[in-house]
Amino acid sequence: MEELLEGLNEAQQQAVVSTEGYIRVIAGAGSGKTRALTHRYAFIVNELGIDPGNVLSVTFTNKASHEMRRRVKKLIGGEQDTGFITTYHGFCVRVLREDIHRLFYPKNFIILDVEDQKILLREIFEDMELKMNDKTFKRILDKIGKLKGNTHYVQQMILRGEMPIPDDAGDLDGQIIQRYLKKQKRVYGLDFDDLLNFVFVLFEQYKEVLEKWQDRLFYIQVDEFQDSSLKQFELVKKLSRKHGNLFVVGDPDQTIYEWRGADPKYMVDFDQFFEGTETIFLNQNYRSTPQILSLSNALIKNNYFRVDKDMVTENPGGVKVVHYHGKSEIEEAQWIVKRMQQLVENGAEYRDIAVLYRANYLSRFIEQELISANIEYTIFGGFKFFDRMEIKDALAHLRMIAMEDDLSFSRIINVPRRQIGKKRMQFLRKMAEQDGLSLYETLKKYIDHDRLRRTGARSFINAIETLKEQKDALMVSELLQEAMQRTGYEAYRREDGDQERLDNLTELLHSIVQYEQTLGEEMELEEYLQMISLYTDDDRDDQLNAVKLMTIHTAKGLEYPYVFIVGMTEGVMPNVRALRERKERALEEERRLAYVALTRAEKELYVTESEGFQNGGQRKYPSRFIFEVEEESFERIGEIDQSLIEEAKEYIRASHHQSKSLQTSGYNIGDRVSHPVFGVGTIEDIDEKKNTYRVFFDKMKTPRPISRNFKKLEKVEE
Ligand SMILES: Nc1ncnc2c1ncn2[C@@H]1O[C@H](COP(=O)(O)OP(=O)(O)OP(=O)(O)O)[C@@H](O)[C@H]1O
Repeated sequence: MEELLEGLNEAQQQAVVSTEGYIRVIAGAGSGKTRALTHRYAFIVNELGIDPGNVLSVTFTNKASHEMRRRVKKLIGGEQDTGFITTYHGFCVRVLREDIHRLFYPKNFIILDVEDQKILLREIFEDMELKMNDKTFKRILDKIGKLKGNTHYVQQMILRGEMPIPDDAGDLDGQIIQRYLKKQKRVYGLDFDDLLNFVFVLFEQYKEVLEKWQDRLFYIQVDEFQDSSLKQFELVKKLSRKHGNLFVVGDPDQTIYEWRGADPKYMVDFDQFFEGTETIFLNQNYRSTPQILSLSNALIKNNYFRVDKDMVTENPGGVKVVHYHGKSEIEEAQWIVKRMQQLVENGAEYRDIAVLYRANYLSRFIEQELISANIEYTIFGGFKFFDRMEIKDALAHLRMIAMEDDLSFSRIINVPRRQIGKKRMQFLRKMAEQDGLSLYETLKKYIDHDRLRRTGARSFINAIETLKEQKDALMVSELLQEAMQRTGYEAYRREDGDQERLDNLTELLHSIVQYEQTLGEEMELEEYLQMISLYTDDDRDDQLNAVKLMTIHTAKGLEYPYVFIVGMTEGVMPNVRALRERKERALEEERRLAYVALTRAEKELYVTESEGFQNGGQRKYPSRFIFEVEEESFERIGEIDQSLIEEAKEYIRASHHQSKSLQTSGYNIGDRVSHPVFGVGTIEDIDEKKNTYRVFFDKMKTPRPISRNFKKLEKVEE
């Protein structure tokens, strides 16, 4: 017990021992919430004697859950199953694995990522003989995303047997979408939206399944709760209903996913959802110097929609935060790299330095300078390890062994070459459709057919069949090695001679071994595959002594001794497109994003920008966020003309007026509103382009578009 409370302040200790009831921890940046959460988890297991299988701990990313598992293991010992330290999606996979058969899906359903979705779409476009391009794909995927905003469509997918396409599928897009769902069903594939939706449907239709999980999960804790969406909130609300132990931690000032459906209101109004909520504040910052912290506090104070909470720190004083202004982008990059070299000369390591930016493209000018200075760097998040060709190939082999699904089959059947090109694939697809079999089954059935006899099909089948027999006896990591050898994939990659691809394969193997070790229980192949499909981030260890480059979104939750926030230009940050689309709300979210960036720094913080022109030809000005804090908070480096400052301020004032005059009421879909003439109704949709709400008024037959600027539309609380 002592051990668990050691090194924690009073408020953290209170959080650790508060295990019963509904508890909300509002924790500022760098206040040690991860530490508190980890210790609380260990407290429940070690001091209350609760099995980890009865504790759900939800994190925002896979990376975070990995890290938490690692830390928890240190406190509770290595042998315990920590599979319930996971993301929302990871949890849904666990639920579905147990009971998805009730919805006529097999337990080894596959998880589709964006690339898989595109493959399915491409096939549909080919079948329908339609022209395809990235734009149409994106449009359709967006529409599919919208359709999956609620769970209605699930009913159609879970009918027993093949999914029927209704006659009134609608316009062309509608037909494509129906075919898409059908194909999805055929491969038993679920995308990220489906995971949550299927769980909801399962819980609704089978109360005993919901009850089972409610029974099982005595304690639920959620990290980064400020970025939970309505569905995610509903999920933990449902799950915690029986035992009533829900513990959430978050910082409303760090909500940066509103554009994707996150809503800080579940955090802010938590006490209204759950009577008797206890609130704990963590406001001591352990991360940053007083200079960094007071600048961050000063910036976020400009937000209107927030609960005021100043962070304090007892850390010793450091140096002032630097604002660097360059005459050009090149100058900006050169100055940054030079400063990095100075830091290193004075004892810092390159791995202690991070460069943060608002958008991916901004890494380029820094990269160029780092390359010419011969400084090693890595890009976090931007480049996705699990999206690389060889990694996808390798995983497709495993998926093939476990599920024999068509997607994996198509991916690897001809890699290495087995003389099964387009024509033979078409033949296989046709026969598969006709016989109602999977592609692999079809291949086996027609292996002696003239068209397949002289191909490498037989050796492929032999390899897969042997691997299937070995599946249960081998660990996943061993099975992967076997698969790479038996199918000839590894030899093929060796011949290809691309060392980086080989290194990546080794790295994959390494990550599986690690996964096997941290999970602490035997892992089934199917389970591994489902978990790994959820990985969208580069999740590898940080062993290189390299500077780290990443977007601010990726930097969430991380900390570095020296931080450079680059490209702090008006229009980039705040982002002009976001402002155009979502006005004042977006401005506040952009400011929170800046706040997240500033609060990543421990010792020294640099905010940089430069003159020149933006893509659209617009002149570059320093970001308004730089002017929003007191002049004395910064040490200014680089000459900046007074006239440029005046011009910038004028520009910001003008755009501010514009956004103010367009300021909208900011209601959300699902809100109930009242109108002086039409009465009360529900907002069904928002048309960003036309700047209108589509409101379905209770007493009318069809919805009405109402301007978002219409002042007399008022929200009603029911
Ligand atoms: N009681 C404590 N005493 C000393 N150091 C602490 C204490 N609690 C946390 N820390 C340290 O403070 C830093 C910030 O902690 P942590 O990463 O848990 O913060 P956080 O609240 O999750 O931050 P953010 O929301 O900004 O990502 C870490 O380096 C952590 O080790």
